[in-house]
Amino acid sequence: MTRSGEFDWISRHLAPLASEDSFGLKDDAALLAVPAGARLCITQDAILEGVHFLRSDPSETVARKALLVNISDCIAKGATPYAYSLALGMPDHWQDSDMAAFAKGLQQEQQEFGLKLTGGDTYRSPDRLNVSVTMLGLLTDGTPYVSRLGANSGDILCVSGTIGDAAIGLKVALGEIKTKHDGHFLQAYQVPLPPKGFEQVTALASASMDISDGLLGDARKLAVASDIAIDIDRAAIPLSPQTTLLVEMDANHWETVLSGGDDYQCLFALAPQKLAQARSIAAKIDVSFAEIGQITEKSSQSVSLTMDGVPVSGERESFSHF
Ligand SMILES: Nc1ncnc2c1ncn2[C@@H]1O[C@H](COP(=O)(O)OP(=O)(O)OP(=O)(O)O)[C@@H](O)[C@H]1O
Ligand SMILES: Cc1ncc(C[n+]2csc(CCOP(=O)(O)O)c2C)c(N)n1
Ligand SMILES: [Mg+2]
Repeated sequence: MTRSGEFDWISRHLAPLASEDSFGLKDDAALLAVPAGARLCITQDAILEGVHFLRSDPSETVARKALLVNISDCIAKGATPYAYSLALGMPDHWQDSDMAAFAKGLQQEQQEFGLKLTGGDTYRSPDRLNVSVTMLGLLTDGTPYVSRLGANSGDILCVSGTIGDAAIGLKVALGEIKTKHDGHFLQAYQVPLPPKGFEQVTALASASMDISDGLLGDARKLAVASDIAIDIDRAAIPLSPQTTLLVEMDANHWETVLSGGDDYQCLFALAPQKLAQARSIAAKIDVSFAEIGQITEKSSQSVSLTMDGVPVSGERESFSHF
């Protein structure tokens, strides 16, 4: 296998993915037009080999994951993923086939979410692949931006999709556990699928965020940011059939499910009077969400996060880099 240079990589693999606003990636920057009255939501998440994905993960799924972890942020904020720029630290061990597979992964999610590539940067990262994406989400005229700061007492805590599959998938990938559904879990880890179109639902929320570090830890972040108390009903947490089977066999897996992270689903607070509308939109776009907890005013007695009425201990409730 041969290895082409940086400019060949850009012109062969990236230029076909770029929009007309990017001058075929032959210029220094891009000029992005936005519909009149629209606002842009800007988010950035980077993924690094050995930290967010494994060297054994295919280049194609790494590219998809780099986009998906940013797409989930846009969706959680009520914004429609629109365009992105890509900073890629390319490792010395990459071959042409890796470049082609990576570009194919980008193309797949671009097509799925109607995204355009505006440009980026490519540099040498001798030992390991490093991918950073800055994503712009479009908030059309009148669409609110939904922060994590606005949850109110009386809101219902909700979560989209299912929780825990990706964190179990990491354990499978590391050979720490063996399950009957290894393929399902590995897929959830390598290609976490945020709820497509769900920005129409999160736009109704009083607060919203994506779950990257783990359900409990991220619920606490939401509680702290909104200065409210959250009680989670563990039995209401939506699990896939595969995860349900696993925790039934061994309840120790709950810890991974609740605090392992990598879910990239939306965690949001909904006023009860918005529930029917949210349910109707979710049904139309065929995305599920579950009501998993109550939000109450914080008092001097209450702590910010409980599960089934019991305070959640701060340690091991979420992934932490440091
Ligand atoms: N290096 C940085 N420079 C500027 N702002 C940063 C930097 N790192 C994080 N932030 C900002 O801090 C806030 C929290 O970011 P953080 O990455 O901790 O959370 P997150 O993106 O919600 O979670 P995750 O990264 O797990 O998806 C965001 O507003 C982010 O833009
Ligand atoms: C090899 C490997 N080890 C551990 C993990 C778990 N992990 C890493 S970062 C992160 C939170 C989101 O990242 P960030 O906060 O940087 O956006 C999680 C849950 C993984 N995905 N791959
Ligand atoms: Mg981040």
